[in-house]
Amino acid sequence: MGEACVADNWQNGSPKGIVLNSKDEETRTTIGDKVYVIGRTDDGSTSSLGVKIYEKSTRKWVIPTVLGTRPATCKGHSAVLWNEDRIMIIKKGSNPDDCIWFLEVDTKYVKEHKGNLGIEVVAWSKGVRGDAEKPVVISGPSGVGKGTLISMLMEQFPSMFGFSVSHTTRAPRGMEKDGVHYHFTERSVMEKEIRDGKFLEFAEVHGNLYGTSIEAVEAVADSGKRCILDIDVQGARQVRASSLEAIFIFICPPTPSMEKLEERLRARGTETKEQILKRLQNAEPEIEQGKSSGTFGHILYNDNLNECYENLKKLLGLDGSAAGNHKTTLEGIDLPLNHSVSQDGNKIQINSETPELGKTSKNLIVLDVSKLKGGAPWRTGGLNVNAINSFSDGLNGINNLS
Ligand SMILES: Nc1nc2c(ncn2[C@@H]2O[C@H](COP(=O)(O)OP(=O)(O)O)[C@@H](O)[C@H]2O)c(=O)[nH]1
Ligand SMILES: Nc1ncnc2c1ncn2[C@@H]1O[C@H](COP(=O)(O)OP(=O)(O)O)[C@@H](O)[C@H]1O
Repeated sequence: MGEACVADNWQNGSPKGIVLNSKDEETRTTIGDKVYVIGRTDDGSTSSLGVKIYEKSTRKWVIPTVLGTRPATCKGHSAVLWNEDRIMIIKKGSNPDDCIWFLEVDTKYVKEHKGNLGIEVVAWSKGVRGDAEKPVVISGPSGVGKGTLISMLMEQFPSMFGFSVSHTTRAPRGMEKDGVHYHFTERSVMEKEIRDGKFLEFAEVHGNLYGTSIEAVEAVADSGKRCILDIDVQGARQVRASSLEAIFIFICPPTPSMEKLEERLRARGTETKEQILKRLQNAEPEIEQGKSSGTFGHILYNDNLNECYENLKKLLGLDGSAAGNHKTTLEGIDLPLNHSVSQDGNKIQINSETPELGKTSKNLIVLDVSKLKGGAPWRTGGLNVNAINSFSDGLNGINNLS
């Protein structure tokens, strides 16, 4: 991780210094030729922070494609440039789980999307304390038992796991609900959304288009749960190549396998004969790729369902008795409503004062950003927070450290 430097105060001509804005104002952060202006959108109609870019050499404004969920507007914010590739936003008067955000402007994830789209791209990622649990990617041929295993996991640990609801152009099965099992969609609509950079990955599978939207993954992260993705091998490879750090598990049929898969698919009774045939034809190359591509860190054989489920739990560290009480380690950061921000290397200092029993309580929160992890399209974890309180009687300065 490189050195952090503070946002340029463009407005006042000061070369360095953090801009703390009052309501409706903007921060302006210069990186090379570009000035990133973050604040209310020009039309004032949206409830989220907007981004526009001023190119100094061409003297032109560019409105970038913005990936990810945007932070809601707030009573002002500070901007701190970090590692020359992202801008940390510290919001005033926000909830603990909504006060730190990162606008990625030149990270690997953003560069990938810039390459695909050929346009200016930025991406939002919410900042959290601690480490975000790694999402779990599960792949395997049709009928192998992915859906069954995922349902068992979600049933036993409802508060821990959240399912990433994919988009697909295939028709819903009898019991499937739109928005729960899949977002069932038109091909033309999904293709446009893919072009607009709304998907983390997508692939043509068994003659239909499937994909994971960034919003689907973020919805799970927002609920504080660990994300499970049921996607094919091509999709898993794309996720592996992205910045999303995940656990990749390939579920294999028992050997000899094809008969078992056919049996299971027939017994499931959700596909026509032709559809079953297509799935079985695709199964062999899929198993081959799953086992050999190096994408998957773990391979589980689903012969006996309960045994396979136990192995899956073991792999996810859920076989201990404390598993049911497991909580995600993600936490928000409780910042005072009004504060000022300064920076000392890897440490961002947030200062505030509150009157208390005739004295003034001075609060200093130190955010250590030296161990940031993850990033868009997932959370930015690894924020370390230390709070120091002191009291002043107004004459002697700080006199009581706690
Ligand atoms: N790449 C990708 N594959 C997906 C996604 N959602 C589902 N799939 C895969 O598409 C394939 C077909 O899924 P589905 O139609 O539900 O049939 P099933 O596998 O027979 O239950 C499976 O391999 C899924 O893992 C997605 O968002 N992206
Ligand atoms: N180990 C197993 N032994 C026998 N049947 C199984 C096993 N695992 C899953 N099944 C059954 O096989 C069918 C296909 O499983 P499913 O979870 O829908 O597969 P996938 O999601 O991988 O397509 C379902 O009817 C399920 O109940």
